[in-house]
Amino acid sequence: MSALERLFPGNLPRLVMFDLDGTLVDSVPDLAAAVDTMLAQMGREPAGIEAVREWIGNGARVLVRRALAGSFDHAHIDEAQTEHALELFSAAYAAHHALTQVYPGVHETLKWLHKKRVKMALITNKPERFVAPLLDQMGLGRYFKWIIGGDTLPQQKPDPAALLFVMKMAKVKAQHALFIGDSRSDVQAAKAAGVTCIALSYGYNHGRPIAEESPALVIDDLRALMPGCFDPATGITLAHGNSPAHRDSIVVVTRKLWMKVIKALARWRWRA
Ligand SMILES: O=C(O)COP(=O)(O)O
Ligand SMILES: [Mg+2]
Repeated sequence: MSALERLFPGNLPRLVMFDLDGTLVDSVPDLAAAVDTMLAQMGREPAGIEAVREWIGNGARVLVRRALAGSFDHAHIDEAQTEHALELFSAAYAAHHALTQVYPGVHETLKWLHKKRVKMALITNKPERFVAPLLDQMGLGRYFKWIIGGDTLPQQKPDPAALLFVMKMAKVKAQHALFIGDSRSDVQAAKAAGVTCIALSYGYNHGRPIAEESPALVIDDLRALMPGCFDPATGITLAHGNSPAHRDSIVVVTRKLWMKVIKALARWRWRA
């Protein structure tokens, strides 16, 4: 059984909407580098990767404000300083995407969903201009028909506006849609849109376990979406390729049969 078979018995969802940072890509090294460049240019001490990991999730402006505050709470940071810092951060981040990596299993799962003709969208709080170049660099761009950045609409997650907008464009009702993310903004946006939410355990939820937000399911690997890769009894994701269902899948059995036929033919030709 897969996570999808458990949550959508009998039918795959028609639309899957994905978060980006902490869900599809581990972008914290590049975001932290850009934050530290910005802080250095302002004559400040670096924040470091662990602090930045906890501050990601509410878009670049809030990340910059948290970095200026040196804490999660940024209420006292003024607007003029934010604007200046945001410009420095954006220039540094635009120049640096070299450390970002796609999480294991993402390529194969998106490819599988694409083959199954499931519509896919990307909804991130990252500013829009960074999103398409990053997706292309990671080889993920071709999968998403709709891409919504943190500044594409007036609202960003946890507001459900982007999810409702994409569902309308895709002509898919909430009960046939799924949102997959890593942080409380994702789970809250999905709940407000009436959409089932699966959360990844490895992302950035401000240092808290994402299970606290009660998504429909928490998985450790995106491959849990594919058949034979998820054990509903234990909630454990089985490594793709090692699961019994995968070993005995029709594709594997057919391939083994063909290999036998080819070998038999080769032996027969050699004897003749
Ligand atoms: O830019 C951020 O703060 C997080 O982006 P995300 O919505 O893709 O996780
Ligand atoms: Mg995220």
